[in-house]
Amino acid sequence: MPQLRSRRSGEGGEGEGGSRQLRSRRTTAGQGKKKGGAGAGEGKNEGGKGSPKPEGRKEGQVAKAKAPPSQGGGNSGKTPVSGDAAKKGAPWSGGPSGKSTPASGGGQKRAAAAKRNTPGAGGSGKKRTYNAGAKNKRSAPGAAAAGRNVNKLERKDTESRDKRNQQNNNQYVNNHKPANNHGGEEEGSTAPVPDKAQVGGSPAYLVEKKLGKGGFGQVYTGRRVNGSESVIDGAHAYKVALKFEHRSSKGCGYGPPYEWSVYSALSGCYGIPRVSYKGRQGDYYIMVMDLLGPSLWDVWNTQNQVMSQEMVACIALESLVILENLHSKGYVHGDVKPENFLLGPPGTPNSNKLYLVDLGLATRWRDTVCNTHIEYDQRPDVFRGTVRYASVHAHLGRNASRRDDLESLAYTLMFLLKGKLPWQGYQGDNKGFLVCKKKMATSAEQMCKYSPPSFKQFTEYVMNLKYDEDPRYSWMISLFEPLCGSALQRPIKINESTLAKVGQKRTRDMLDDQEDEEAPKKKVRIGIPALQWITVYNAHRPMKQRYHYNVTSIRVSQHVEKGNDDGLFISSIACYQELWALIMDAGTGYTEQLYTLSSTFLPKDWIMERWEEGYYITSITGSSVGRSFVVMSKGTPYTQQSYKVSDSFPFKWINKKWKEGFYVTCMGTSNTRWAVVMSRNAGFVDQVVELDFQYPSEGIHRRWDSGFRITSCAATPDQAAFVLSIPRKRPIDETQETLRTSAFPSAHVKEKWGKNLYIASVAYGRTVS
Ligand SMILES: Nc1ncnc2c1ncn2[C@@H]1O[C@H](COP(=O)(O)OP(=O)(O)OP(=O)(O)O)[C@@H](O)[C@H]1O
Repeated sequence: MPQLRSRRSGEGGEGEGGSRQLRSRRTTAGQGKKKGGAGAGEGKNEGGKGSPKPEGRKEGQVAKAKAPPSQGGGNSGKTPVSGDAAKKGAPWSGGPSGKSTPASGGGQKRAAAAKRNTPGAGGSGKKRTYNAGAKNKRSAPGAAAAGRNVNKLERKDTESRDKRNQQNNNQYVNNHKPANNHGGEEEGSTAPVPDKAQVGGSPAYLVEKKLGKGGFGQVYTGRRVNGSESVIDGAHAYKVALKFEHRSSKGCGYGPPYEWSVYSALSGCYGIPRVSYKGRQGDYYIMVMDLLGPSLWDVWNTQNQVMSQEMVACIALESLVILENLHSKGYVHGDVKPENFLLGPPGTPNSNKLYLVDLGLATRWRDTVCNTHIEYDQRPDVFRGTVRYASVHAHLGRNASRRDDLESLAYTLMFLLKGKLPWQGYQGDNKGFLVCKKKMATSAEQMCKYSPPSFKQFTEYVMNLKYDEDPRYSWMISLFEPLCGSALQRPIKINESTLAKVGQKRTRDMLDDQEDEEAPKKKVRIGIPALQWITVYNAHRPMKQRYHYNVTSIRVSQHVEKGNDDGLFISSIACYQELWALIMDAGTGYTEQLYTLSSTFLPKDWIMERWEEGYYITSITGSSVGRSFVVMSKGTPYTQQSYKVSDSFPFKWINKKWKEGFYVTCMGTSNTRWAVVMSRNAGFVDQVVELDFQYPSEGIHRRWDSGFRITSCAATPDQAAFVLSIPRKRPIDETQETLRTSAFPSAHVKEKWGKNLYIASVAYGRTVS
């Protein structure tokens, strides 16, 4: 899926006249064979016009990029860092434990530019829309202030550990009930509803039987005080449904319920019940709507939790017609599930007609003013919908689009057909995460086993829909039509005229489909999780860069010392099977660097001491058994730093720190734990996060299109996270590529060097579901 974007400047070259490229490639072949007895590998690029030197070749030639001069052993005050760790009795491996392993050149001090660059409060970072109003105050407190804050921030980190479970819980707000406007309705539900209702010029209704209660309100039958029993629907209906919402409920915080505006916008929409009147009476907002019958969940339940294939196929077909109509009005429903599909009232001609209710979570996918698709965004801490039926994108906090309703419909249909979904039964704080993980690990094939092929085709299609892709409703409908039985005996009423129209369109769509078959879409969920190396490459003028992988803890110092002596600093690190990978290069701008290998994730005391000395964390990684490798440097532009270790991706914390002017500057993982480092004066003006249970290809491409570039990445065995930023000062050549490989991509790196693309980030973890 290579992608080429607008051309701007010389690919890999300095100056003008070339290309700005963004590419994302994935290779799974076993490239990059491990070398050497210990399986360690390395590679070097000496910066000579980007032409890589073969491995093992002597270095030192054509070193174009200037590295800070080395002063071997110049400063005895900067003691070997890993020695500190060893002193504290933190032997990170069986090897060098207790031995004072010299870190980064054994306390070498780089003479160049000892003063840290603290540019202060420059560039008011405009935040993402959802941070709107939170202006980034950059206080540029300098080293002393940073030191003071260190303690505070470190204490916070300790506290946050205690709150870990709570945080996990918070990540998925409101597991069972829609999250946005729901909750806090107790006052609404405890206050008695009136005996009689009359609003907005409606006739008077006697409030009778309670039909249901949701997160928003309560629904009752209303019977006209005066009127004819023969009128079954519309403004003069004898019996109606009355939806009461207490004025103090969250949904009514600013006046009438949000849902009212959606009902108004969708007035007359096929399959949406008609609202005849609405208004406020006393403490209640009351909506008078067509009275409907049981929900599909009620039907499934009363039929011994079984539903025939014919019935489910009819439901599929009719739901698709309803959703197509609703989507054509610019809305997505946002909470498609069996409980929200209602049949008409029993004993009436509409008793087997399907309706879709509960528009409280409906949002626009199409902008009202410019008629364009709402912009893509992801906020991993926002969840809207119902855990069991929510799409994976909804779990991950992506803006709702049409594909989400369709994915929820696929889950609804399989639930009705099979009586159970593979992710039922999870409990606890982590429920949302576990359900989403299971959804990602379940292919359409696994989910629809033993069902007619149409269900699998439909499910696979909706799972693969892109954020703004136009769904092919007619093609989907055509999948189910043959399973619906003869027109006269269909268990669900199907609007024949809609079907006829769909039939015409379908012919066109099916032709499109034939064309598509020639180039089948890659399945996003194959049900076989895989972990890979993720490498991110940036264009850079020719410079020295080296990589070392499969490095044991004992060997780290050897590589680091050698690199330091040659003017290189560690720019990124990763861990694979308890062996380290490190990238060293001449392009970091650091003036001094220390590192530690620790038995904890992360070594708080060591970090705090280094903070006091004016170092900032520049790279972190952890091993699956909880060890860590932390690199701290001088010469960064940072003025203040904070980090958080968390059992789940700490997006809430990131969001909070964004508002305080911090940006993510590096991330690392240790098994399923995350560590995120955020710094003030990071040189970014905006930042976003892409988090997924696989490589978030679509999200990254969309962010690239909006001018963001990956600036940090990390992955656990479950999830991969990418932080993308807009730099305050844009580089001339913005080329960025990512690569995913099953082995360390040594051969690829050399190819990239040949194009003046250098590793900017490296991680190992989940990329495939
Ligand atoms: N027009 C109607 N006719 C008959 N019953 C209805 C009607 N509308 C809603 N109901 C019943 O009332 C229940 C609650 O309605 P609804 O889902 O609209 O409320 P809500 O507070 O928005 O719920 P949720 O918490 O799911 O958002 C429904 O599950 C359904 O059983």
